[in-house]
Amino acid sequence: MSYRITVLGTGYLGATHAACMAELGYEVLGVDLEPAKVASLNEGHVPFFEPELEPLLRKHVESGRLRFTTSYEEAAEFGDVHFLCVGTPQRDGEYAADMSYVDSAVESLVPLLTRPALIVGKSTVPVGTASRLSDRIAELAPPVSVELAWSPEFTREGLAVEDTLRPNRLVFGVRSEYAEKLLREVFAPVIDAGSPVVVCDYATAELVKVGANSFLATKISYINAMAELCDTTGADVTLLADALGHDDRIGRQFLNAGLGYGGGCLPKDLRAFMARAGELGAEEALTFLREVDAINMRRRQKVVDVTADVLGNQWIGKRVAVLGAAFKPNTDDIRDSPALNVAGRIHLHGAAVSVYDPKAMHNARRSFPTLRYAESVMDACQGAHVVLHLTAWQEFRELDPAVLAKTVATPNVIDGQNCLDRPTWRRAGWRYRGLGRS
Ligand SMILES: NC(=O)C1=CN([C@@H]2O[C@H](COP(=O)(O)OP(=O)(O)OC[C@H]3O[C@@H](n4cnc5c(N)ncnc54)[C@H](O)[C@@H]3O)[C@@H](O)[C@H]2O)C=CC1
Ligand SMILES: O=C(O)[C@H]1O[C@H](OP(=O)(O)OP(=O)(O)OC[C@H]2O[C@@H](n3ccc(=O)[nH]c3=O)[C@H](O)[C@@H]2O)[C@H](O)[C@@H](O)[C@@H]1O
Repeated sequence: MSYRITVLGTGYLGATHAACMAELGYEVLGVDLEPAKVASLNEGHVPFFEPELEPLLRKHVESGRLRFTTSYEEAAEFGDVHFLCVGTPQRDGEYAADMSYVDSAVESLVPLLTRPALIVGKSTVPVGTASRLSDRIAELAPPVSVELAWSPEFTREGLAVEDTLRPNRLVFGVRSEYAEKLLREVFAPVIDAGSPVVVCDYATAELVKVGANSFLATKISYINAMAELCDTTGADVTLLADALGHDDRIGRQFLNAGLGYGGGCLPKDLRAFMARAGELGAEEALTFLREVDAINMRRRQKVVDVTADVLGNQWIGKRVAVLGAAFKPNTDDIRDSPALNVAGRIHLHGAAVSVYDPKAMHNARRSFPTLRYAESVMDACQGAHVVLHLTAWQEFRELDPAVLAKTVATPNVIDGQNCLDRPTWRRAGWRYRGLGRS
């Protein structure tokens, strides 16, 4: 059966989801409140960097299968299935998630519906949200049957197209067989290709999502706690992670110690989860996540401390090259970027900081306008007293340290991602410092 699909909110998640739904063969209408974003997407141009997305989006915009609008009237008239992909950022000065975008999308859509519809939540939300929204939909009393399902999204930025088309699982939080059947039909090409489906209630679906992100964050903080011990004992955290990871029950993924996690999801989801547990009177169950967060935030200060040590505790008159601004490689996303956080702290100490990133310069300039931005790695490193490797882009991993050594004032490198080839850098004359591997 061919459904017409809308995607409400066309940021990192929604734009990718819209293009991938078109790839699965559906007619898709993306809705966003930002006219400039909508105009750009309608021209086949993705207003952010996500590998593989732009050609896919352009193909379907050109074929007429995919278009974008700012109009909820159009969306209500067009869609059978409406995917909610708006943001749920951390509220200013609080741990809890800001639910105003999700609420407003539902309030805008539901009263306008004139054809039966399934609304499918994909945004990451506090447990209990789907139930609350379902009640609200009933209160809004649309003239047609409108149901809600919750199907959280697990895509990673940088791999979003692959993850959306071939997810490692689909989770359908539903209240009726009708909703399950419809979702199974919509995702039939994905299910037929082998992705497993977990069908459950709303609360379980919501908890799977925050549970997954909290688990990943915990794994990273665990190895970073080990890095702290490695620093005090002279052990090597990378070898430790390799050895731990050989145990299939543990696994090597997400055991890379370094600067810690950042981004638009892990940090805020962990905090929103703790806030929600508190509201539910279950705060105690998640107190360990406070420590996960605290370990993670210590990583940023650790890099500043190691830099101070390398510079002999002299900031004034010192040049610091920062390689990386994105929160991780293969994205231009700088939300809660550990690299920019470190760059900002060092700048405040009075050193001259020069930042370079292959894709995130535009976003970084907008959010941290007082930092200096370089045109290239060489430009950033010109006359530097220390080079900080803070985002693990392939371009940085492939640098020739012998060439770079000729550009800097003093060959000091701090590998915040523990992935430069230490022997090669040392052979080229660099004083190399990793994190948890001295
Ligand atoms: N970025 C990612 O890879 C993933 C994100 N998520 C979750 O998906 C949600 C969205 O995240 P991102 O796409 O990263 O955020 P984003 O900030 O990039 O995109 C949100 C979009 O929603 C639009 N918007 C806000 N209110 C709207 C409304 N009432 N109607 C229509 N559009 C509206 C904004 O203009 C923006 O374009 C969050 O809950 C996030 O936690 C989940 C998995 C992966
Ligand atoms: O909810 C979300 O939005 C998404 O959040 C994360 O995806 P993402 O934020 O794109 O990035 P990750 O690849 O998970 O990396 C997160 C952070 O952890 C860091 N990290 C990752 C792995 C590791 O071993 N060590 C480590 O420090 C990365 O550098 C990055 O800063 C999850 O991996 C996705 O499954 C989820 O859908």
